[in-house]
Amino acid sequence: MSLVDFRKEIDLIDQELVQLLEKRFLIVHQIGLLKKELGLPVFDPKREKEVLESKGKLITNKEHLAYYESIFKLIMDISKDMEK
Ligand SMILES: C=C(O[C@@H]1C=C(C(=O)O)C=C[C@H]1O)C(=O)O
Repeated sequence: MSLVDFRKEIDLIDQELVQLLEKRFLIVHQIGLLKKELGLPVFDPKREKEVLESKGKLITNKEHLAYYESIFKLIMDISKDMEK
């Protein structure tokens, strides 16, 4: 495959990522409103640990685990910001 072909594939994957992130952030916003209503804190360390562990199990190439963890930590940090 050529560089152009590979980049076309990446563009399609990125498009899906954006759509999925938009979906996630919409739900995060709802969670933020609910937490405000219930007087719950934005940060839930137990849940974040569960998110990281469950996603860790899905990763086929365990050598990439640290990269996924960084990505999910960043997504969760941004999510917490969006909840505020
Ligand atoms: C979205 C939530 O709020 C925060 C963000 C999380 C996330 O992005 O997955 C998880 C836990 C919380 O720290 C939640 O509590 O589910």
